[in-house]
Amino acid sequence: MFLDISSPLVSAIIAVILGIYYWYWHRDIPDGPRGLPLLGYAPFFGPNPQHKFLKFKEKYGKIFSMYMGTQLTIVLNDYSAVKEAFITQGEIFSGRAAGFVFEYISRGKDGKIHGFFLDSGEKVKKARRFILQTFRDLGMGKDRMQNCILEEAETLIEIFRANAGKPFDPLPTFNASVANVICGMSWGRRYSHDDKRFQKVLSGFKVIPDLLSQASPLLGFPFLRFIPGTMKNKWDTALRAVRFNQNFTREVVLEHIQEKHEGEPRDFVDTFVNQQRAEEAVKIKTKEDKVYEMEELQQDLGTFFGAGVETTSTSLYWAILYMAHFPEIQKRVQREITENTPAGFPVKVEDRSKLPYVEAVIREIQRCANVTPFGILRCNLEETTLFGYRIPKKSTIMVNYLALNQDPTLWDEPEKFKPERFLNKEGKIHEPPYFMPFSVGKRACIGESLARMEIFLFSANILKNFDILPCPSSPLPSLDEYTTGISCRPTYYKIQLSARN
Ligand code: HEM
Repeated sequence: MFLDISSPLVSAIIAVILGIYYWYWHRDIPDGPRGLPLLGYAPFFGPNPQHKFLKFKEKYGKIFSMYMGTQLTIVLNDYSAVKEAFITQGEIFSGRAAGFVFEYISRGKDGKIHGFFLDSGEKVKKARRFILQTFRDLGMGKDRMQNCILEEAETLIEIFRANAGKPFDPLPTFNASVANVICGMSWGRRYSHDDKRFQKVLSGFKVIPDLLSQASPLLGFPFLRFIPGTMKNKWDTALRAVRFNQNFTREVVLEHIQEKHEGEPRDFVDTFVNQQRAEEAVKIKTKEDKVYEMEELQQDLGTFFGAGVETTSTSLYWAILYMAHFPEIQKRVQREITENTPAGFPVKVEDRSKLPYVEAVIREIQRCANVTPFGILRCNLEETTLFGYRIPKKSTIMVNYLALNQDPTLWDEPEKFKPERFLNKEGKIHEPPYFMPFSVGKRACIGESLARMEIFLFSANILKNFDILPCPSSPLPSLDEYTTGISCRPTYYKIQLSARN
């Protein structure tokens, strides 16, 4: 006998069962804005959802829930919430919410997901230990990495000098310089900014971030990539760029390995290959624990590019815009550099302790620009509670960093640009724990030291050599104008550079 679902009684029973299931699934989870069935709240995000989320703090408190498509998402909307989740319950919240796009581009030719980025547990711990140790050995904060960045800074300054006195957009130069630092660290090579293949790799960074945006409709609705229109065009273009960049990395890594370098590792690939050989020699690989495989290396290098280029070059792009907007602060930065570093030589890492104001200005730019507005999505590996609310296993976890960076209970006049807030009474750098542009906990940014070093060396050397002026023919965009993708990027602008003696 079949149930007749058109009968009112059967429909009512189904509705009650679904209702009970819905209630049971949602019991005790944080409250939040209602969205649409299947679409969730995503259609209401608007262009800069971080502001909307910040307003929700008044209504829902330090955490709220919403659906992005059909995925339950918990938004941490306050410092204490991030601290509780990422530090106190660090292990539980150490998963990565993969999302359709990241998963798609992380699949190798064998159809499996590779690299540590989307994984969790022992494999991630092992990979992160190896990467952090290798970065340290390669000289994060020491000579080798510094030389690589300073070589790049020299090229950047030549390009800036050639463009002095005319309208100039520094973003393409930042992208090339920052990408070159990652190439140098990864396989020991830098490229001319005009190199055709390198240019093509960089052009990918114009289209890929859009696709990876935490607010991309593709996260909830992967089928949109098949429907002719804007989304399909964006998807096709970005995917072509991803594949080109993956092939480029594959080729250069293979070339590098074929050199069969013996002795001290020169870069990340050398260290990785040595480790791979060592593990093969003692046969300690297990099926679940494959960290030192070629597919893993490819994917990890792709992650360094994906996570390290857009973020760092956007931070530099903001830095120049802030300096053009605040000429008095720019002058004070230049005065500090001139008085404390030898004329005719580049600013170096060793000068950092003599340049606290420069360091404070960089931090204030990071706070105000809020470059990674939602970090990178995480998930909780098991069910848990946060402030008495139930957080079901594998909920997507998003941080609204605007809520930390603009919290008036943490910062005095948070809406103002005041670099001194990062200096203590003795004039030394003071960084409060709620300032976390690189996030915190078990999945915090792995490239933090490298990024800090790059931002310091590039911006201090630019300001040592140039005055940054608004461009008479093209007005500066306001600091409140930006687009939110995976990062917050200012509206494109041009400045005018004037060489200093
Ligand atoms: C100003 C520049 C940068 C900013 C603001 C930034 C910020 C972040 C943030 C917020 C996260 C998410 C962490 C979390 O889930 O809690 C992250 C992750 C990550 N970042 Fe950065 N980052 C920067 C530069 C770099 C650079 C230069 C690299 C180069 C290696 C890098 C590599 C990574 C990687 C690999 C991850 C993922 C770590 C994991 O999944 O365990 N980042 N970054």
